[in-house]
Amino acid sequence: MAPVKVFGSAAFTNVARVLVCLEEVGAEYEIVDVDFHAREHKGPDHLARNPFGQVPAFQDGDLTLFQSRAISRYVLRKHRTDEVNLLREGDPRESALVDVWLDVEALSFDPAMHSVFYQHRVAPVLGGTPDEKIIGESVEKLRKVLDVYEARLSKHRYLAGDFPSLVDLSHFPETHYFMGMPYAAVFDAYPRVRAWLEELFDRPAVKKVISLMAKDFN
Ligand SMILES: N[C@@H](CCC(=O)N[C@@H](CSO)C(=O)NCC(=O)O)C(=O)O
Repeated sequence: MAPVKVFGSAAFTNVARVLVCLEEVGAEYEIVDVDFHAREHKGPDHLARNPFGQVPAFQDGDLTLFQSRAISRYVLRKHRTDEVNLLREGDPRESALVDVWLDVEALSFDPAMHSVFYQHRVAPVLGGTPDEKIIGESVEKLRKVLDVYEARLSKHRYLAGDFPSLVDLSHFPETHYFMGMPYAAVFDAYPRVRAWLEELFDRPAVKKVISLMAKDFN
C-alpha cells in the first residue's frame, strides 16, 4: 500500500498532531513540504487540498482531508486494533469522554497556548513585538484550564479516563514549544499535570515527532 501523504512541515503543531498519530499506529507516511516563504500554501495546488490554505492536508489514495484533529481520528480509526484504540471506539461511554476532552483541548487549551506561542515566537519573526497584555490574558486563560486538568488528573491517569487516547496526544505539540518559553513556570503549580505530561513526552511516538519538529524548526 502506498504511504499516505502529509502536507506541511513537522515544525507546525497541527502537522505534528497528525504525525504522532501515524507514528502511534505504525503507519507508513511521507511528509510533503509546502513552501510558506513562496506562499505555496495559498497556491491552487494546495488550496485544492485545503480550501483554507493551511497545513496540514492529508492524502490517502483518492481521499484528501484537512483539519488536523479530523485527520488524526481518520488515522486512528483506520488503524485501530484491540491493542491500539486511541479513540476508545466500541465503547460509547469512553469514546464520548474522548470527544469531551478533545473539544476542551481544541477550544480552550490550544487557543490559550497558541496565543502565547504566537506572541512570543511568531510576532517577532513577522517584524512585530510580543503583546504582553495578550500574553498575560492568555496565561490566565491557561491557568483556568490547568486548574480543571489538575482536578481531573487527580482522579484519572489520563485526561479522558484511565486509558491513553488522542486527547493526550493532541496536547503534545503546543506544550512542547510552550515548555521552551519563559512561561513554562506556569505548569509548576500543577504536579498532576506535570506527571501526566512527563508520561506523554516519554512515548516513543512523541519522541520521534519531536525529533522531526526540531529538524524543521528554523
Ligand atoms: N484547525 C486547523 C488549523 C491549521 C493551521 O492553523 N495551520 C497553520 C500552521 S500550523 O499552526 C497554517 O497553515 N497557518 C497558515 C495560515 O493560516 O495562513 C488544523 O487543526 O489543521
